[in-house]
Amino acid sequence: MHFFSFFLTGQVLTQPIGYIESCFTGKNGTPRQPSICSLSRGCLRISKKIFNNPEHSLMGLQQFSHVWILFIFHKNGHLSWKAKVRPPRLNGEKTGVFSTRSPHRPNAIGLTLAKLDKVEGDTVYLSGIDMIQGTPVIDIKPYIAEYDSPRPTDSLKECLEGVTSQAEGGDVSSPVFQTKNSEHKKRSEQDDNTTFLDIDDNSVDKCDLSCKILDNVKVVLATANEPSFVEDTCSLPEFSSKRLVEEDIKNLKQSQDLPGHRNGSLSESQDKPDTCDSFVAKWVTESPVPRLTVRFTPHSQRELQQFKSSCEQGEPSFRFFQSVEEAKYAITKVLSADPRSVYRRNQCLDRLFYFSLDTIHITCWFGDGFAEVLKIQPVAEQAKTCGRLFTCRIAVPQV
Ligand SMILES: C[S@@+](CC[C@H](N)C(=O)[O-])C[C@H]1O[C@@H](n2cnc3c(N)ncnc32)[C@H](O)[C@@H]1O
Repeated sequence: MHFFSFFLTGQVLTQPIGYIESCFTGKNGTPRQPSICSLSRGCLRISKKIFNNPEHSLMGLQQFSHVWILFIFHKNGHLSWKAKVRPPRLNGEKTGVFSTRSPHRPNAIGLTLAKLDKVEGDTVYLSGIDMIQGTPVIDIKPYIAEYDSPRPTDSLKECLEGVTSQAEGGDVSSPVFQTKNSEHKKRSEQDDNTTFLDIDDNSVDKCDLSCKILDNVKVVLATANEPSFVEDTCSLPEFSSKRLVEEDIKNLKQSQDLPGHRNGSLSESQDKPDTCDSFVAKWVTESPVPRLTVRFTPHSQRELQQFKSSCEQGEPSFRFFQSVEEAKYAITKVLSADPRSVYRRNQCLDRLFYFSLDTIHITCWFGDGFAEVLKIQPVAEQAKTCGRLFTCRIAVPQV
């Protein structure tokens, strides 16, 4: 077995497991999050430097629909970061770097949730990516909703009260338990044999309790089922475990500022609710940056029609898109999210904007509330006609 990551004088050394082949050749025009364009495709071949048989490492992965990709923002140029950044969605306003997905961070690590289209041998095929060509990937993990998304449940207080009531031989048919039971069944797709202990274990899990509380709750659960077991194993003999839970509930009642979750968004000044649903900052869901209308000039439409999904008699062809319609959809999605930097948005209003997508080079401009595609060229052709500097920046995809 190889160990590529290890601690050495406080440093973690990592080795990419592979490099992304992406439909985005450069940062310009690459979506800021994978959700912007579901058709943005790429693939990742696991390196033979990591595993002698890279395909073995992908065994079982196709059983998952989505994967987390951890990668390095290798094109950030220089290692510099600031405590506060200006995310494009905040249109120039500052916020703490750790409250954003900025690529400029102390450790240039990106995290993308991509759709896993297929696994073939040593290669994973992805869609909905926001990584550029050649991005070094340091890990892949399956997306598991049960682990990776907060569970909408009752408040922490209710969970703990429910547990206490159960430990006291309380009413199993109480609304709190019924909700948890049905939620539990829905999530784990278990049958009607769900046991009393199962229900409570799940409710504890849902509430994301601290270790201390969790341990105490488990002890109470065990008390309800197997008193002698608790006597033997409880590591806190000086406390009654039930009393600990009661104290936790009392503390919770006193504390009104528990971090909780709620579906929706939250502004800085809003109080945080004590439920377990998720919430996000308001600037994410209600960004001051409007979505743009996207249009194509008749000329650019005709140019796009020249592309074919496969090489036919020297026609320009796509590498990742499967049709002109897909390409048009992706261009529209990228532009409607306004890919310009805040500086360009405010200072360079009437300037041309260029980006590459798959094998297409796109020239467009932005007006008040819209983006218009002016020209569509094959990347290779465009690179030929442009200056040397630009040619160097473009990695011509292998068709
Ligand atoms: C805002 S970041 C978000 C990335 C990831 N989803 C995350 O949350 O960590 C996405 C942007 O990073 C930039 N980017 C993508 N791959 C990069 C790379 N390899 N090096 C530097 N910047 C990159 C692109 O400009 C893209 O729009």
